[in-house]
Amino acid sequence: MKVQQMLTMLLRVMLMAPLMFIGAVILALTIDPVLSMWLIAPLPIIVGAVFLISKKAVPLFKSLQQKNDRLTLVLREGLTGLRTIRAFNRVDKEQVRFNKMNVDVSDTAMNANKLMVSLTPIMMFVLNFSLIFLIWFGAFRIEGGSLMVGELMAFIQYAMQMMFAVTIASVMIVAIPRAAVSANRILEVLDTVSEDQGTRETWHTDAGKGLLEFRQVSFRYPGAEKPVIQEVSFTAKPGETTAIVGGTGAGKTTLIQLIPRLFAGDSGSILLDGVDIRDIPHEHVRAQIGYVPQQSFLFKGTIAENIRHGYESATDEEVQHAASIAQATEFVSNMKDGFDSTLAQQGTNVSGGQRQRLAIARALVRKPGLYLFDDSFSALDFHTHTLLRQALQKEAGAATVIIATQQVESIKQADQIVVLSEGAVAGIGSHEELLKDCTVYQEMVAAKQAEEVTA
Ligand SMILES: Nc1ncnc2c1ncn2[C@@H]1O[C@H](COP(=O)(O)OP(=O)(O)OP(=O)(O)O)[C@@H](O)[C@H]1O
Repeated sequence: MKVQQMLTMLLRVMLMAPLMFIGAVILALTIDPVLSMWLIAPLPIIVGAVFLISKKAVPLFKSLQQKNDRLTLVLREGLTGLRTIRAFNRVDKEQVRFNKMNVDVSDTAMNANKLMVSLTPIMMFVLNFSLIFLIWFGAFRIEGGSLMVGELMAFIQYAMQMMFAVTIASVMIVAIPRAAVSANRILEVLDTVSEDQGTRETWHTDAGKGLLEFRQVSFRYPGAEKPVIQEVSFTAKPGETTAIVGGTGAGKTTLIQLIPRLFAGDSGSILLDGVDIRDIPHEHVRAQIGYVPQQSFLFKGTIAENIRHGYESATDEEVQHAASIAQATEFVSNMKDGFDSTLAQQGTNVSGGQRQRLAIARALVRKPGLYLFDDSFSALDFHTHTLLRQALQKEAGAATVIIATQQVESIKQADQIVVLSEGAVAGIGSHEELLKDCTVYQEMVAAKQAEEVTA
């Protein structure tokens, strides 16, 4: 917003102001060079005043912009975390925090604006004084016959134009740093989404079986000390289920997100049907993937619309079929308008498990070659989970299925299990193989059994 305002101003007045200033000076000099001195003489005073005041005001305006940003952040946190704040009885504390931020912003704004408004009386004072002198000396020259009344009037107009240009300059001096702070924020966002577009050269459209291969892939979040994915290699084959297991923070989500190129790996390569995904336009990579993220996100709209986010041209039958595999049919048909029932923003009018099932249906309706489930069954009860996994196995058919989870017991049947520990592969194999020779896996299974005994 600030950047946009600045650019509009820049194009409209910033170009016009210096031109008007130079034009006014040249025209004044051609009419009467001596009298022009009364126009030019007060300029250093005004420029000096603008310089001194803006030297103090610019840092204030910069910090005002940053404080405004922080205020928005606190406000957003307050709104999105409303229930948590209420549940933990932190309403008063959050109110105090918000008020403090507000007072801070208004104090800074007052100080900065006080400085800027002090500029106007200074400029008006100097301008009016130079006008008095202009008229005074002009009158003598008119009397002497070397200047005409019309020329003096033109002089006064030029003086006005010059002052206008200087005023614009002082406004710009404040607007630029404010816009610079906002522009930096935009650049930060643009920089973090640093995905390359794919070279398109080695990619061919008849690929698409879903064979996925990780070769020595490493990834570090920008600014993080150590990589969260370290030299990971494995192959997930079509028609098979590959499970990625690991404890909290092992890097499962990060690894999954590298596949649709939500992040770009630092080294190594990820190959889809033998082609490096960096060489495939990312929209084509994503077109082959049905991704169910850890946090199921639903949009405001009907249930059918939400499922169709996966594949816009899906027929009603396809939407219903996807919902039935995701074990969503029963609760959807219990809703007043069935598939046409409206979901609130972020799906707040359905339960966590129902949200998860709709997110799964959205991925299924794509009929992708590669399914990515990131902890996507966590909110489902045992019975629903079992039914869903059975239906899914049939539905996925020849596709590649990758399931990331902490729940070892839910992926025992997987064709292949990749055990992640602190971002590195601790073992690969079937449940039985890993039980024999992977200590991390043995510990995970033992911890789960201990949990069941105490439960
Ligand atoms: N956006 C991010 N920026 C910086 N570090 C991150 C970011 N997201 C995750 N991490 C770090 O990366 C590591 C791996 O996180 P990740 O979410 O991939 O783990 P996970 O195995 O999926 O964990 P969980 O099962 O708890 O979801 C963690 O140590 C986490 O702190």
